[in-house]
Order: sequence, then structure tokens, then C-alpha cells
Amino acid sequence: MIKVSNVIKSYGELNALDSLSLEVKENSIFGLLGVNGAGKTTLLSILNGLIEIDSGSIEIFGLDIKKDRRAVKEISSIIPQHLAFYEKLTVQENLDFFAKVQNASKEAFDKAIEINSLSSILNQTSSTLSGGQKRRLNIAIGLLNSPKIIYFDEPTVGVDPKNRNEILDSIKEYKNFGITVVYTSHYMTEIERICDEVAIISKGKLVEQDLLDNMLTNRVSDKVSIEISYSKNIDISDIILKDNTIIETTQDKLCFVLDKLNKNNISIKNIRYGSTNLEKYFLDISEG
Ligand SMILES: Nc1ncnc2c1ncn2[C@@H]1O[C@H](COP(=O)(O)OP(=O)(O)OP(=O)(O)O)[C@@H](O)[C@H]1O
Repeated sequence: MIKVSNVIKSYGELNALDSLSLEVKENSIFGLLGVNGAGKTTLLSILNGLIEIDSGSIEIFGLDIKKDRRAVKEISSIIPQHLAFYEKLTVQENLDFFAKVQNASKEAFDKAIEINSLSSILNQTSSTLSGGQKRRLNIAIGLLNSPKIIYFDEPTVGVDPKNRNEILDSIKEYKNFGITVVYTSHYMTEIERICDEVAIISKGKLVEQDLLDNMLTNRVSDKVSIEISYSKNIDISDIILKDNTIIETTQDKLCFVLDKLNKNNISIKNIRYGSTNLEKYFLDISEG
């Protein structure tokens, strides 16, 4: 388990992490959500032992981040936002180089190639790879040290939907290899697709941590959205209508709205209670 307790990290006057506490379960896929500047990259860098904390404590699989920084680095890997390999080398040459630096085992080497479907492009010069293939090479390099935990810092930026899906599918597989994943992305649909649990952070503080299923289904919200068939010439002027087909209201006004629709012979296609996806949930939380 990763246990972050009351961590403070300041840059001058700014608390990038402000008494942050959260927990990541072993062998899970954990999503970290937050707007720009919330502190996600700072947290990932700290968890990887790349930067030090000012106060608080962090335990990673029984290791203390302050006392056992070297051991923490050995079991962790971070896949950065930027591409971190040599464009002029082939895929094979890049993998050989980084495998040597990290003293990778043959098993880890073969697994990195297999999981990221690189075997057919091993002899290709890295600069000529597609955006998705470059991302997969970036991820493969991160797997060479056989990490127990992998941190992904927005790994699909600039990747087309097909390749993005392939990358997400491969990340889901990591659980079968006993790897714990911490994943940050601006694309909430990605987090919704692969994560078991999600933490929302804002201004360096934890806003909420819960199982994704709970966030999507057990949300106590009085909001109701009603999808209707579009029709012209109806008097619904005091009902808020979005995109001509969605009425957003609250539960206390539901009877009034349904009555109005009935009187106007407007058919209802769907009614949704509470939050229906992570993006909406996130916005609800952010609005307070
Ligand atoms: N080395 C640094 N020196 C000064 N301020 C920093 C430094 N690194 C981060 N910050 C500040 O700390 C805050 C948190 O930054 P961080 O990069 O962790 O956020 P983030 O959630 O990863 O944002 P993004 O989604 O834009 O990458 C920001 O206000 C940022 O400007």
C-alpha cells in the first residue's frame, strides 16, 4: 500500500502540496484527478523519490520515503509526459541501452516488448515511429526495471483514439502482473475506463477519494437531467433547456417539469438522477 500522510511541499510561498493525505491499494489502478497546478506532478515526483517533502510522511510498500529513498526508486517507475528516448536509435537499440542502464532481466525485457506490441517494429528508427508507437516505446522503457508501481503522468497526450485505447487496454493488464498503477490524465473518460479508485486533488489538498463505482453510482445529488424529443412551438420557457433536448432540473421541481411536459405532449427519452459520469461528478465537486 502507498500511504501519504499530511504531506507538505512548498515552493517559496506556494504550498504545492498542502497537508495532503491519501492511500493507494496494492495491485490496483489508482486515478489522480486535478486541474492544472493542483499538484499531481509534484506528488508523482515525490512518490518516485525525485524530490523531497518538507513535512509529513510517506510509506510505500513498507518503505519510508525519507529513509529508504533508494529502495523506493528501485521498485518504482514513472512514465513521463514527454518522450524520453533517443530518436536516432532504433527501437531495439533504445531498449538495449535502457536495459543496460537499469540492469534489466531478460524476462522484464521480453515482457516490456510483448505488453507494448513492439516486436514488429524493433528495427525501425525511433524518429519514424507513429505518435502511438512512440508512446508505447516510452512505456516499455519504464517497464524495464520490473517495477512494482508505475506512475503515468498523462501518457496519452497527442495520441489518436485507436492507439489510446490500445495503451489503456495494456495498462489494465498490469494488474495481472501484480503491478500497482497510479494514473493521471486530463481525459476523465480514460480514468473512468481503467481506474478502480480515484482521488481528486485541488490546490495541493485532497478533495475526495473513493472507489470509482461509488463516485458514479452512490452520489448524493438532487440534480436530474431529462432527455426529451425535440419539438418546436411548445411553451417551456420557464424550464432550462440545453442543446434543445436536455432539461436540467432538481428533484424538488421534477413533478412540475413532468407535468409541463405532459401538457405539451413532449415525450421523454431518458431520466438520469445524480451524476452520470466522472466529468460531471468532478464539476459538481469543484462547484462545491
Ligand atoms: N519547481 C517548482 N518551482 C516553483 N513552483 C513549482 C515548481 N514545480 C511546481 N510548482 C508549482 O506548484 C504547483 C503544482 O504544480 P504541479 O506541476 O504539481 O501541478 P499539476 O497538477 O501536475 O499540473 P499540470 O496538470 O498542469 O501538470 C503549481 O502552482 C506550480 O506552478
